Amino acid sequence: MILSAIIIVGVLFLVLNFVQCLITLKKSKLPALPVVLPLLGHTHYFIGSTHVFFEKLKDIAKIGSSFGLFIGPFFTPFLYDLNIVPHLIKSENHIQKKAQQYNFLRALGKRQIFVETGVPYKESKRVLLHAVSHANLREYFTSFNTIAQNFVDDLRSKVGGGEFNMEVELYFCIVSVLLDTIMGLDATIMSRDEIVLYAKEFTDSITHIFNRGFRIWLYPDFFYKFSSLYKMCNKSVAHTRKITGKLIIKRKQKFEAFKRNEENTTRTSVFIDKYFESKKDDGSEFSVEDITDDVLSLMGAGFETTVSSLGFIIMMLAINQDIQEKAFNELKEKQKNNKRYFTTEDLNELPYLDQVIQETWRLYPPIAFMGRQVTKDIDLPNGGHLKKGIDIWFFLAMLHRNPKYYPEPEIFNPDNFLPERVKERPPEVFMPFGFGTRKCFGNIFAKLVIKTTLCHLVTNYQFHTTTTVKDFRLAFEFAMKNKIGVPVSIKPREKI
Ligand code: HEM
Repeated sequence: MILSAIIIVGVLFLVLNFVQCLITLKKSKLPALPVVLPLLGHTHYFIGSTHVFFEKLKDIAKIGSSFGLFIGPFFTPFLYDLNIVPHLIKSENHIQKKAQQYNFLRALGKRQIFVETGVPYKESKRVLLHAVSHANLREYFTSFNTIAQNFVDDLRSKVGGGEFNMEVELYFCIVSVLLDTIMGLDATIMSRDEIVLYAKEFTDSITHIFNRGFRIWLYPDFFYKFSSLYKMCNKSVAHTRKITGKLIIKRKQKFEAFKRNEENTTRTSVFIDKYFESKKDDGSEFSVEDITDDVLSLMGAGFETTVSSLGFIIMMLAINQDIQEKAFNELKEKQKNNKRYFTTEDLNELPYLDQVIQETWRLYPPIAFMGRQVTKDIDLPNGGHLKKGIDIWFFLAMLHRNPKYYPEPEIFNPDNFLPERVKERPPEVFMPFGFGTRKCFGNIFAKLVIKTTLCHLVTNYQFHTTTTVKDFRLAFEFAMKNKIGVPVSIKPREKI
């Protein structure tokens, strides 16, 4: 009797939910794929890897306008056309909250900048904006240059050895830059092997968190806590937090000794010093736990995105030898190919390299989708209506392929970023760092790290690959990935 009642209530719930979703879809006036299953939605279309998911979404997007999908029972518009996106960006205050899947990032720690709103967000943002302000960015250049130079030296062992996957070296380079600039990497705490392990545990944590997003049945915390994914994720996060906490305590001791003039240091400042100098809104100090949360948010936001960018840029240079030569010649002409230290002024004189970076972000935006929650009903220019409570996803990879503004959208062409071409376009067709108040605030920092690293790599080596763009296996994970890695061979450049 009780069982029958539970089954009847369950079925009724499913039917109601299904009908409600269909009504929401109809009201949005967005096209949707056929065959929506109760509870499963369109999930059956995407069975397979993250590569399959990305390719299928790109295929669906060929219909040329934004569309709706059911992720499980949740109606979710994917938006990428200029009839709708600029309108939503203007209504930004109705979509300030992040999509529900972002909450899974809280597995890294309670306070996650990416997801947070209200006081904790404002406190962290205030400190971090100071850390990445123009005045402070110069302080990190020694780190960018030293680590990139070490990277170049380490690569010498690969010369003449044929093609290898450069992804591993890129991970090591970028985790070192981030650990050093964010926390003042302390060689007495971390050896090279420990840095590699830290990077691995951290990326494992992110992968586990991301994988939860693909398992709709693990969305409720109750079920998730019984899963093996939860256990694996906790293990990786615990390791990462332990090392992060140790580095923070060590840096704090150094910072205090420095303030008391007990320690001489040539190192002016790192990101987390700003936490030691600041107070929270209630006047209390930031605890090691608070700072650990923020450091992991920054690592989450900055690590894979920067590795992804550099990986795709190197592949683009290796595939397009003429473009690589042009970038090299620009460095040579400006007499910068025998340098071991690049300054902000040097970087400003390399417009072609900038174009190469931007064109790579156009085709391979490290964040291919951005999710928001609708917090107030929105009327759309197509006469449709988005209901409060649903999640929407901006499909950046498709916004960047608008054929009206990029006549050959799939072709890598840095001339798309000549200043006169950029002026002709609406800003929404290129926004690798997002938009509005929740735009990436590590963007200038990221550009400088990437550009400095490239200057060192391009002046020292010529990159080759036997791979073509057709071999790429793009996957939507936390950051855009190429499942084939970064298969290149390198040849040293002669210095003039
Ligand atoms: C090429 C590298 C990077 C790209 C393409 C990138 C892109 C983005 C995008 C698209 C967002 C918005 C995501 C969303 O709202 O859904 C974002 C947010 C953010 N990024 Fe980046 N990012 C990069 C590197 C970095 C770095 C190096 C840092 C810091 C060291 C950083 C810190 C952040 C933070 C804290 C947020 C959250 C901002 C907020 O919600 O208010 N990012 N990033």
